[in-house]
Amino acid sequence: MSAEPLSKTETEHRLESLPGWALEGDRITRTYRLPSHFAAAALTVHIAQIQEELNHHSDLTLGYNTVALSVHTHDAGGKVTEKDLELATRVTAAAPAHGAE
Ligand SMILES: C[C@H](O)[C@H](O)[C@H]1CNC2=NC(N)=NC(=O)C2=N1
Repeated sequence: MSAEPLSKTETEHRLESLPGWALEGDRITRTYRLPSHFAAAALTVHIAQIQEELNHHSDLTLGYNTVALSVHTHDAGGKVTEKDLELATRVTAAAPAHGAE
């Protein structure tokens, strides 16, 4: 998968298909709200599994009942690449089963 930086325009266009995700500076971000702290912790572990599978890792923050992700590609100078969008796509698919909004 390409680790070439994507333009701001292209990134914003691709995020239209990823509800709740946003471009903040050179990172894509998303905060999920969960029905409980334990559900948030479980989603965090699931995301960690996905990140290990992809070998692509976000800054992942567990709150009381929230999980926040912030990610860009270090190997591309801290810019957004297809790898970040792939991670966002996988997490977007996994989150609803945890009761995430
Ligand atoms: C050596 C290892 O494959 C690399 O450091 C991987 C690990 N996880 C990563 N995560 C992110 N967000 N960007 C990277 O460039 C990256 N590279």
